Amino acid sequence: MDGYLGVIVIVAVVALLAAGGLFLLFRPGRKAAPPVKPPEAPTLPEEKLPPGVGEEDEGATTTLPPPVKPAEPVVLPPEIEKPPPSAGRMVRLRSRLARSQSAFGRGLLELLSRDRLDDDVWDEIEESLITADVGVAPTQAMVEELRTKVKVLGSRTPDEVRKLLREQLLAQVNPDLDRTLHIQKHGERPAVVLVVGVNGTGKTTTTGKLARSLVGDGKKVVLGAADTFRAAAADQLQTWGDRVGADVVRGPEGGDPASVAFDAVAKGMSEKADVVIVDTAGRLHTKTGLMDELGKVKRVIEKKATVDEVLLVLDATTGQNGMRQAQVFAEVVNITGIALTKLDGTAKGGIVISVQRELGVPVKLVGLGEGPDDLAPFDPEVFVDAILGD
Ligand SMILES: Nc1nc2c(ncn2[C@@H]2O[C@H](COP(=O)(O)OP(=O)(O)OP(=O)(O)O)[C@@H](O)[C@H]2O)c(=O)[nH]1
Repeated sequence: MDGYLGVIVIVAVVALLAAGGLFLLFRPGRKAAPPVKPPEAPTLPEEKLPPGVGEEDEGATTTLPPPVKPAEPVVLPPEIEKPPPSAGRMVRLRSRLARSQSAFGRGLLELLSRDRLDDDVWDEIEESLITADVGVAPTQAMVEELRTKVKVLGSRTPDEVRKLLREQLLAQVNPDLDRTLHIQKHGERPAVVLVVGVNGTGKTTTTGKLARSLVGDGKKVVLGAADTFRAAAADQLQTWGDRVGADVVRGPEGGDPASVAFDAVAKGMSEKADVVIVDTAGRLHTKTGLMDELGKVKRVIEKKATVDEVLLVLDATTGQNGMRQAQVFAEVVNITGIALTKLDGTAKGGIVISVQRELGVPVKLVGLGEGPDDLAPFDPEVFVDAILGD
């Protein structure tokens, strides 16, 4: 009996303990088990810092390295170029002329070398000269002279024909014309060159090239961007000026060209420049408009200086159209010289002869390419020899 009682007591004790355990386990408000602690990151061996950095001395604050300032971009002044002098440029550029003009010369030499020069051949010679833009009157004069000389010669060697043609072409180009640019200073006062012509003829480019060539000849140049109708023209001129260290005076877009011209001359005087070159706007809107504009520019310059050279820029590739434009300018302003551009891009080199004859003004400069130094003082003999392709 006692054995049974003992078993009953043990079972009762076990049941009580189990009930207590269950209560403890499920009692209300029991907190969830704490999250599992992530494993600690492995510690790296301590980095050795330079002395003084990161050390915490008593009473001292942490010294951080000064922030590194990004380096300022270095703006170098534009490099000033040293252009070559203008002398001998036409000889250097002769191959360009020969390339564009020699077909015309070769054609003439071939025709004049024929055994029999009948009327048909003379007509062909005449046509060839007209096609090269020599102009009607100079063509007739040349053909007449050639006919007489050929008759005197009788049979002709190739050298004789060449000599004959050279003489005739040279006579028409007229080597005796004074082609010097009027760019001499007047005491302290700079010379003033006014550049006129229709936009698109290469006027601004020619102004820039001329400035370059004068700098190459040792002159101090100031440029006036009086073509205020075309903002790009002033920018273009600025670039030309910057390259050779010539000051460029410009005004607001659409501003008064005469005022820019005046300021340019004033700058030229204060800077003791040798030459001031003023690029004008050549809007052929109406003849009176053009006359007013260029007349005012000239008058205003003359309050301070004299206009020594008025250069008309003419595009050789525009033929008779270009000639008509030239005539309008000649009626409006007293042109003293012609800058004939793009002569490398046309076989119509005869325009040298016709434009001089029509306007009574010498070709002083020729453009023979797009490069910055492709503007040359005009040399009649080099020109004729390039045509004849010697
Ligand atoms: N092949 C050749 N190109 C030339 C010559 N002169 C100027 N040019 C080029 O002709 C292009 C057109 O020039 P234009 O349209 O007349 O421009 P621009 O020189 O600003 O003239 P404007 O309009 O009068 O200010 C440019 O790329 C020039 O470099 C030249 O003698 N030969």
